[in-house]
Amino acid sequence: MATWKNLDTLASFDKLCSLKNHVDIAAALSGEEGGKRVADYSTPMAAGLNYNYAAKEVDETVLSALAQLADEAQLIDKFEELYNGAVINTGENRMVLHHLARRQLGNPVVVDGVDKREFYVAQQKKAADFANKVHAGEITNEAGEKFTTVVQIGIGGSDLGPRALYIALENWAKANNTFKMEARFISNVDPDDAAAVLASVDLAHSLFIVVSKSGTTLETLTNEAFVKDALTKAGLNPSKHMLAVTSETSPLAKSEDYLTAIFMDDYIGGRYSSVSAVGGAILSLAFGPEVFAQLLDGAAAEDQLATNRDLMKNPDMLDALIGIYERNVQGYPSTAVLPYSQALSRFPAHLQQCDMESNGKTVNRFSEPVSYVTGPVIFGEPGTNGQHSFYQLLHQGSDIIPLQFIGFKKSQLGVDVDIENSTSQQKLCANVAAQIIAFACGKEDENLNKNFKGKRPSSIIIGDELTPASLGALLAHFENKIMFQGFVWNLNSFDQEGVQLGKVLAKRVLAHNTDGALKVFSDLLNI
Ligand SMILES: O=P(O)(O)OC[C@H]1O[C@](O)(CO)[C@@H](O)[C@@H]1O
Repeated sequence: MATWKNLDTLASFDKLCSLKNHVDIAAALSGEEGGKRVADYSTPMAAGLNYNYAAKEVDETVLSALAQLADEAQLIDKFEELYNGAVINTGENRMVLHHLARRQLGNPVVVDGVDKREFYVAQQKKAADFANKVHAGEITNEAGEKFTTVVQIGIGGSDLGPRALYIALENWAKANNTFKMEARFISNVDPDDAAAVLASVDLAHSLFIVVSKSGTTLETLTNEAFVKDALTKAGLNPSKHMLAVTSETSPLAKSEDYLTAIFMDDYIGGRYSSVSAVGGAILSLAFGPEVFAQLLDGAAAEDQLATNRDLMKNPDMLDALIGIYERNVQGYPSTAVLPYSQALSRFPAHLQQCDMESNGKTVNRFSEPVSYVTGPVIFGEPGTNGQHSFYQLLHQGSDIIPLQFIGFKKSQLGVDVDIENSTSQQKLCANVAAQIIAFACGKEDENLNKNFKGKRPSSIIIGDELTPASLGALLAHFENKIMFQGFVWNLNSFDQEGVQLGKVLAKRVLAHNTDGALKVFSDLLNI
């Protein structure tokens, strides 16, 4: 069994700390040697992606120290224990099984006589069969007409991942003739969210998926009631328009009010659940089950790479450890995720939850305080839009913020125009290449207002095209990166106690059970 220790008790961490400011990336990227470095500092990911870290502040010495840290922290042993069913989520006393939703990575995991891989596959099949019947017109509205739109009602992990993946593949599916149904999402308890979505869809031809693992989330239950009210007012029977994705033990599972219920379980955390029925139902309805299966295959292939003990052949662990060096040695507070792909416009928002809900913690997995910094602030927007927004601070601001670029050689739709000797896709890619060098190397100017200090590290994941498989690989890469970082920090990355207090206080406000400052704020907001 692996031993769980705080980062600052590891000898290899001391070694790493002695390498602060060890590499000058501007120098490392200059001249012919710089070109060689760009070609060499790259490791293959699944589905044709490549992780390039030439513009990160690492060299052979830092990489070797990171490999020692990976060994001493027993990162691969811990991953093996995780996918073989150890209770890694100590806070909730649960296993962590989202990898099993894509492939059997290790030994069978059996709970109460149920093989969990078989359970996840059975639920995927249930979602696929349901989707196929909707597409074939075997499941219709009460008038016998086909459903044309699917609306997901859920929040947090029951919204962000599925929404990001849907947006990522919408154009690809249209270009590849696999687009089946328009999807929409209702998440916020702000009534304007549900009202606007409902006003934009044809209710009579809309299916609603209520997605909540717990079946108790205030926003989701409120929005479900909101939608039921709208359906009833339109003379439609809500139970003929709704299905549920939930856990078998949740209150939703007991309801008769749905066309069907598809299950997940407590061993897949909300923010890791897009590969379960939480994402599977809506993506299978929108694009067909085969597309969802391709996404799972891409994720499974990336997971396989994440089992490699050789750091240089394990892009997920390498990315994680470079992030540890940046956070705990270089002292950088934040990380920006910058996809040069409009299709990935909601991917940073998904990673915000995935990363910050997982590693935004100050006690270790034994509930003891840690005395080092943990998860960075994650934010991002697609390029080139971000360049005209917050890049000023990234280039010349007082904090150095490491950057994670993502770029593709080809667009999804393939519709483009040549203006001034380059296509729009070439302009997009030219910008990301330029930004990497601008951030790393900077530019001297006597006028300090125009001076760029450089030394701002970045990595880039490069692929041919954003497809279901490469999207699955990308998703798994970041999930695994977050997992490895949680292991290094000795955190439990799989619970989220920090979200509870606000929920409890909101209930008190709604029950008018407040005093002091909370009462005054409640009065100011007219509750
Ligand atoms: O799927 P559920 O149980 O409705 O939970 C939704 C989200 O709420 C959270 O618990 C945070 O409040 C997330 O972790 C989760 O993804």
